[in-house]
Amino acid sequence: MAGRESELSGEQKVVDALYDRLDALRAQTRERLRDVRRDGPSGSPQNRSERDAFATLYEDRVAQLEAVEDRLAFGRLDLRDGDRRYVGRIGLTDADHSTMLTDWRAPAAQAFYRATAAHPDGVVRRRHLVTRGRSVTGLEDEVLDLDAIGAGTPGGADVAAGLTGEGALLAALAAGRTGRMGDIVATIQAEQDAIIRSELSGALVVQGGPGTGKTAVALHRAAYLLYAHRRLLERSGVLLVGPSRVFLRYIDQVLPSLGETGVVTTTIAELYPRLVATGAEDDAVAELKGRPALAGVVARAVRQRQRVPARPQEIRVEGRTVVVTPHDVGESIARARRNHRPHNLARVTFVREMLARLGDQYVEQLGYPLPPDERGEIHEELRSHREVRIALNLAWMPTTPQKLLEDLYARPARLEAAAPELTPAERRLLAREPGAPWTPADVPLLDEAAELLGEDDQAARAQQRVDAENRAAELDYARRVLQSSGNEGLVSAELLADRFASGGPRLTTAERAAADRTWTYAHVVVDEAQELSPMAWRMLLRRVPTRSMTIVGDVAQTSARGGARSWHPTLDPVLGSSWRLAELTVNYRTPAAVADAAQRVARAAGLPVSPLTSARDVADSLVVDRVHDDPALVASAAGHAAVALESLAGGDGGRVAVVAASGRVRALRAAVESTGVAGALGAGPTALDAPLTLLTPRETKGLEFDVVVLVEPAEVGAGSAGDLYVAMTRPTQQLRVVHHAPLPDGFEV
Ligand SMILES: Nc1ncnc2c1ncn2[C@@H]1O[C@H](COP(=O)(O)OP(=O)(O)OP(=O)(O)O)[C@@H](O)[C@H]1O
Repeated sequence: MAGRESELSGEQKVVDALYDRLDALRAQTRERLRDVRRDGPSGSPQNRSERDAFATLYEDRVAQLEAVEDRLAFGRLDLRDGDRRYVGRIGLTDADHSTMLTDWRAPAAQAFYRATAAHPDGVVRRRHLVTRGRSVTGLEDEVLDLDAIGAGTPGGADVAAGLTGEGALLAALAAGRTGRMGDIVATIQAEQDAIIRSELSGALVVQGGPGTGKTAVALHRAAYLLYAHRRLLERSGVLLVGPSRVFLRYIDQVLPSLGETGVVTTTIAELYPRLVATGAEDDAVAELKGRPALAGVVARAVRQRQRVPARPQEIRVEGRTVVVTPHDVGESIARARRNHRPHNLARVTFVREMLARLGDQYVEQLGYPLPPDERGEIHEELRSHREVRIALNLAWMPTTPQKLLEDLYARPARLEAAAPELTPAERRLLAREPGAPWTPADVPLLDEAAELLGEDDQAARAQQRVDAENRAAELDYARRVLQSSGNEGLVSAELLADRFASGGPRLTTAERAAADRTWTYAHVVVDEAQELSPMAWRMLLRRVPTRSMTIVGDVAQTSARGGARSWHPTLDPVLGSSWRLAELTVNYRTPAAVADAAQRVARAAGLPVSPLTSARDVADSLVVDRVHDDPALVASAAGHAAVALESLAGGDGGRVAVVAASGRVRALRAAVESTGVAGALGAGPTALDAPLTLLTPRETKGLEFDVVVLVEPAEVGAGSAGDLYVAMTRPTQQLRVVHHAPLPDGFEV
């Protein structure tokens, strides 16, 4: 024991020194920030933008240093060569530039996650530091090389089979949930680490059963990639796509706790800038809109806005007659199409061509040759002539994505012409009044249309040319500023140049990216990727031409009718053979008894269930309560929620979810509100902050709770077997099942 005490106090000294250094850096950065701000808004514009850039730089650094307070250091590696290396949230060096703490993402920290007794990688001992606040409260050692360390070394312990830092891991898994996901940086397991550090290029697909850490791994990978490839990723940014706003809020603390704040997070429904897709529709309609054939339908709808008239049209212009002929229109359309530009932009070519032809007719009637510089005036005359304008518009109608889609849904004849491959019944499914709210499944179709229609980007392109010329000068200047101010390494010259360049309120890369439909990201992370329709994949891939992606999901948990049941048929058409698969197999969330029951039910329903081994079991984790009739279900579920809340309140708190098919939610809410736990019930986007939440199975996707009360599983499973699998695998401590109908096949052994 004395040995352990002295080990603890030795580690406390190290940790104290690390926090002292952190405090000193914070004070230093704040002071620099104060100095910059004190200078006030004077000086030349150049000086001002330089000062703003440094202010932002210091603000970001202060925020990063604040974010790493909790568990600043969590590991130690004792190396064969006698070196000792501390691993933590960020890298720290002392005043002499010697390393005090190694960033968990640095190559020097990799052994902390990967070394095993079979492959010690130069490590003789791995130590997990357990801290509370700034105090070291425990140590856990794994001796990887007994020969090197010598028998009888204090603190020596067995290497846990398979799991790294088992004590620290199990403590993390058993902790009460807060409604927000935490980082796993202290206990990343070897199979997860291999995925986190996998190379940047290409698409990496991570398939794994529920609770295998896919979301955690995807977020840590984003942080790792930003660290390892900062120059490349910082400028174009990283996009993270999740299934819902509630989910994005659930995970939104993980990246900041890893020192990263610049990732753009969104859902497919929000990926089209300035459009809010809040409409709801049947699964069947959403599935239809997600089919790959819809790309062809949109393309045809666009082409049908380019129309050759059936008859010639005579138009009187300034006492002369010009004729808009089918032949001229046909040739002008063909010519405009040849330059392969989007519809609204190619229209410029079409109009120019038609004006030239109509101009020729006009000049011929003059009876004398016209000097070339006067031709322009005639073209202008024709262009501004009302009837000519109408005729040209009818032949090549400029339009917006919204208008195109609205017309397609509202006009059966248009839809039939554009979508002959759909059956009349399918086309009827798409019918909708103009002005109806957009739905999430409309978003990829609008994006498809925007791509084919294009915006009038002449002004934007002129601006781009000017920007490109200024850019080289700015970069050069930023490099020199960084060198002379000793800030090299804190920020890239590219980023600083961006900040110098942007006048007015500064937009971050994330903000600029989120506002621009044509923005392309350096890396895209997709969570719950099994839900994406083929059309959603097309939209997403437009955002990442390099195909550098992390795609995580579980094809057994698919809810969407048009979602993936297997990765090959989903990804091969959009990614070809350029993707690689990694699998996660250990379930860190759900107690073994619950996970086993969920897997049996999923298999009985024919779902493509991945192999899953549970990291732990919990006593009494599965409670089944059969009620005597259907109306008793809601009252009983409310009672179970109350019991669960009470038992969690006796411990270190936690979260309870009541999960039921959507038809029961209203009655359940009333039942809960009539009990003593009504005050615990949350609602809306911040529902997870409250101790108790009421959700449909689909809404629980990606989330987790200490206790889940599941109402009538057979009913949930009849809606979607994937939804039932999701709902059953949400609890970290206990699943309470309340049912009247027979339990689904496979539930009982
Ligand atoms: N190495 C780890 N150390 C500590 N906790 C972990 C580890 N890996 C995963 N977890 C925890 O396990 C739980 C499940 O992780 P996560 O939500 O990432 O799984 P998932 O595979 O995305 O699940 P699902 O597919 O069911 O949504 C989380 O609480 C996560 O923090």
